[in-house]
Amino acid sequence: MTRLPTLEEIRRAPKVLLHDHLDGGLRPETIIDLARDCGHTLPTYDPGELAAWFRDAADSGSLERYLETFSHTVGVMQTREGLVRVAAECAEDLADDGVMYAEVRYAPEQHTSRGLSLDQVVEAVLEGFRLGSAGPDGKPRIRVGTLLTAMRHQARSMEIAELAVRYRDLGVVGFDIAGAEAGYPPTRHLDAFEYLQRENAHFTIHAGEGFGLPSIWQAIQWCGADRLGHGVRIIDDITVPENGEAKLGRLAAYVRDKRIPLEMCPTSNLQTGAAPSIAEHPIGLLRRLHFRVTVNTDNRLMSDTSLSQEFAKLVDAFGYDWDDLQWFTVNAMKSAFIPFDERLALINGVIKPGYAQMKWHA
Ligand SMILES: O=c1[nH]cnc2c1ncn2[C@@H]1O[C@H](CO)[C@@H](O)[C@H]1O
Ligand SMILES: [Zn+2]
Repeated sequence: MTRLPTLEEIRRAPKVLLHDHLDGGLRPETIIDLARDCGHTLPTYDPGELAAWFRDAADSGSLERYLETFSHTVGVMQTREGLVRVAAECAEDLADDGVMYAEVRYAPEQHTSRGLSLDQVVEAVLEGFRLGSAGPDGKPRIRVGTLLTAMRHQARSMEIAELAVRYRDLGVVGFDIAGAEAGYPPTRHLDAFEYLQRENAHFTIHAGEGFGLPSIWQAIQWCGADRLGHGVRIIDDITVPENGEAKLGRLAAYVRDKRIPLEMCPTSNLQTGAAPSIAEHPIGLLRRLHFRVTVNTDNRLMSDTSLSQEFAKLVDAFGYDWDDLQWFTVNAMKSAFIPFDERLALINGVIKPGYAQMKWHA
């Protein structure tokens, strides 16, 4: 039997990350520095204790309570300097983990409480990603695209969609909606999605995480989402009889037939109660059934994780080998919001040779 990939090896393999929140991935030391600068009160000022506080508070079993922890990250991301620093460190941390292409999202409307305009917020984050992506030789170590998120309980999605279109040639590659799902169906924001479709723009929607199939159905069939954030509850439309073949309902069949990418975030799903354990996470079944599954971090701080660690947990639970990890990575690259020729160049020029090398050494 061949040896399974180790965490150290996974760190060295080229990886693609489509679902990562900027305000869910701050370094604890940075939160403390920024909180001292702006007078924001934290539960503790010790970096180790603060990291543990975020992980434990997010381990709540409910999406709503999980989201409460963001008041301490969003609270310190209200100035240009703070946003530039957080974005630069995000790009550095992802590159250090071997991520070569990432789409990082955040909600501009949450960063204007100290007077920044939406445009100033977007420009600060783009500048941070530019600075943090550069290696010591000045060449980029990672490519970071931005997704602009609108909060689903608010009413600013049209404004944020227009912002995403305005900055689409400057590093913003798409749009998203996030926040508590139950009670806030995506169709509340239909005008924004219809506008984006008319503009030939790309968007993903958090759906099927804190709420079930109706949310996924609306996201795809009413709103026209290109991808699904999480989408784990799609398994409610699949039955697996003992010793029998899995049977897909019409919605699950549609998602698989149309190759709609699922941005799965295993550890985050355990914390919010969307899945009971990694071993029982729907990703195992969905991968077997050849849905277009991708692996993501969601919030590295709250989940105390990295993309390499998410992969390592899946290797541990499902026995995935380098072919599986390459499959997830190619799926993610195929599903990215950058142009087709650029995705193809990264698949053939970076991912395939990178995994061939990992397999050669295994
Ligand atoms: O898994 C999630 N589901 C829904 N909303 C989320 C999740 N993670 C983060 N956010 C929300 O997205 C905002 C912008 O980044 C965050 O402030 C948080 O409220
Ligand atoms: Zn998310």
